Amino acid sequence: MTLRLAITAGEPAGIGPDLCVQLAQQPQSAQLIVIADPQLLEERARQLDLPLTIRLFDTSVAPQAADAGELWVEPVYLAHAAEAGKLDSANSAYVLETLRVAAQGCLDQRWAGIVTAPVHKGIINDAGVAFSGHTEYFRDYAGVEEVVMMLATRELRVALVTTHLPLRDVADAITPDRLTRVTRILHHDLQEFFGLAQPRILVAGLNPHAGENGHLGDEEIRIIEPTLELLRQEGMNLVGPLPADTLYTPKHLANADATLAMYHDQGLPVLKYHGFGRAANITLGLPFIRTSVDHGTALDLAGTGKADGGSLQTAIEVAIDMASRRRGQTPTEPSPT
Ligand SMILES: NC(=O)c1ccc[n+]([C@@H]2O[C@H](COP(=O)([O-])OP(=O)(O)OC[C@H]3O[C@@H](n4cnc5c(N)ncnc54)[C@H](O)[C@@H]3O)[C@@H](O)[C@H]2O)c1
Ligand SMILES: N[C@H](C(=O)O)[C@H](O)COP(=O)(O)O
Repeated sequence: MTLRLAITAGEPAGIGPDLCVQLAQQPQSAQLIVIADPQLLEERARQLDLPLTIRLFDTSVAPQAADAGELWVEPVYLAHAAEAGKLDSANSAYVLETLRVAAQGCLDQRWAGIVTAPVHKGIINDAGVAFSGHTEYFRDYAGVEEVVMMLATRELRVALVTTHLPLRDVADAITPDRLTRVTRILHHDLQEFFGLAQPRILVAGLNPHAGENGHLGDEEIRIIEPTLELLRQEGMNLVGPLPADTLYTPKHLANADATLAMYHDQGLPVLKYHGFGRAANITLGLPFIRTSVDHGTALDLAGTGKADGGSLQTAIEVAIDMASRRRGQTPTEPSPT
């Protein structure tokens, strides 16, 4: 049966709507339902000079992929007409509503997963809503205690112990409890969704040179090493804590299935240097499948036709693979991640 996935179009002034219109230009193997304002998509298509026919989503019709030039749309309406490149906090409620509709549709089993185009965290906060990212939003909406952000290409997987928080707060957030929860989710989901029976995970230290035997910070000795030791007793194959600067070298990565970085900018610059534009962002630990692009709203490119849709396509392929595995099918093509 054709798989059904929701795609949220993200910040209306950003490149999300452009990427959805570009996506519609090729036939897709799944039924992709874009959650967005149909008029926004039509206007962006005109701006990009691309053909677009909107088909309103109807749950009573069996899942069917759209033809080239068509998009299935579940409408959510903007407060103000959006202008490419110009943020408007009046539209933040619209952006959040697209995420809510997507998440609720998963919980109601209207679709098998969500793929998100980028939102602008700053403008949502400017509208008076505390919002640190999709990852935390979906965690809270689903009512789970912990989720894990993992960005991945075909060659490299980078998961994070902490996500969107100020650097000043990172060390305090690295606790035995959090590290335990995150590592268990990572280990479990690598098995469930990526076909890795015994994943080998490289774990970074927090401090330079993994703390230099306690002379450059003691989180490795007090927290990371003892927690990893307990998790190894559960049967996990964990290596580390390793100095983060040399963890991402071919020698260490050669036999690794994933890496676990302590914080956002310890792991993600490596991943984005290696594979920006062909990586997916995957939220592990949710009761539903959620993948995303590896980039932001790129306001400078919205409406220009210069946005690269490679990451959105990767995120869709990864969601399809994950959904296939959940249905008990092995993907026919090797997963990009
Ligand atoms: N998945 C998400 O929702 C997500 C991911 C990352 C950043 N963001 C948000 O996006 C906003 C802007 O963030 P930023 O400026 O740090 O990063 P950005 O990814 O929007 O832009 C960084 C650079 O990459 C370029 N770029 C980004 N996507 C591109 C694409 N598809 N094709 C070609 N070039 C592309 C941009 O033009 C810019 O030069 C922030 O609010 C940030 O929080 C959202
Ligand atoms: N940390 C992500 C990145 O750098 O690509 C990005 O901010 C998106 O995060 P969410 O999926 O939580 O919005």
